[in-house]
Amino acid sequence: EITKEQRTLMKVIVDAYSTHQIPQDVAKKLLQEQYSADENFLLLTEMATSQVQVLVEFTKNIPGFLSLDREDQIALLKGSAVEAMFLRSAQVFSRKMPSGQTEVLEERIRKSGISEEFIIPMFNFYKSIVSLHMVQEEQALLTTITILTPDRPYVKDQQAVERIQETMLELLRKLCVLQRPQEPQYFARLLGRLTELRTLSHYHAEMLTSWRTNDHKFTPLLCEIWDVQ
Ligand SMILES: O=C(O)c1ccc2nc(N3C[C@H]4CCC[C@@H](C3)[C@@H]4OCc3c(-c4c(Cl)cccc4Cl)noc3C3CC3)sc2c1
Repeated sequence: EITKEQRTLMKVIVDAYSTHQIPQDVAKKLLQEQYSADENFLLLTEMATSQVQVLVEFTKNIPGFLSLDREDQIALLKGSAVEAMFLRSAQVFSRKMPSGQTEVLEERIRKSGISEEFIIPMFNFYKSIVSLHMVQEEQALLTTITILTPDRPYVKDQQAVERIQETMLELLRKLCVLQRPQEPQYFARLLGRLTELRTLSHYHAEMLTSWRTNDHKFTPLLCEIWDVQ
């Protein structure tokens, strides 16, 4: 059964998740700006930068995160940013935007200088997330669990991270059992997505390198979070 404090924890996380979103004027640009590989890259850069800011604000609201060692907080954010952004943007593909933003976003990603070998696993992942039909509680918790992965590079006190992550895993497990009594494997399937995210994270590092060799510029925030330039 879900305890009272688990319900409170759930509410804090879901409220933070729904509060911190990409500003609509940024998201709307998807539909407005010109189409060219360079324009698409610039727009994706702007959106990724905005998404990182949203991610940092969300992370600060995860109960217990701010009590971690400061350097570990940075290490967790840097290590999970790409994965959290994949999860977050997967929701865009899940909710079939009325204004066709989904198709436009897909088109701009496909035409932004990313090589086909990364595009295929990327959109397979998006499809696999959409097919899970996650509710917002599951999306918010799965993103939280990804951020609180103890074995990111340079994390010193992995135990402290593990303790918070375990609380979130237990809550997500209970939620899955309650939401989908007829699908006992659903919780395991959600966690399986996190494994796929790690693979995408490696592909992403190569995407960055290939963009850089084609002299693409990133914003200071993206350079900092992804250790580029
Ligand atoms: O809430 C909405 O309405 C909404 C609409 C569109 C939208 N697009 C979003 N994106 C677009 C892009 C794809 C998903 C993650 C990033 C944010 C953004 O990342 C682009 C990106 C990525 C990236 C890609 Cl292409 C796919 C998945 C994850 C990442 Cl980080 N890597 O580098 C870059 C920049 C070019 C430097 S969030 C969002 C919210």
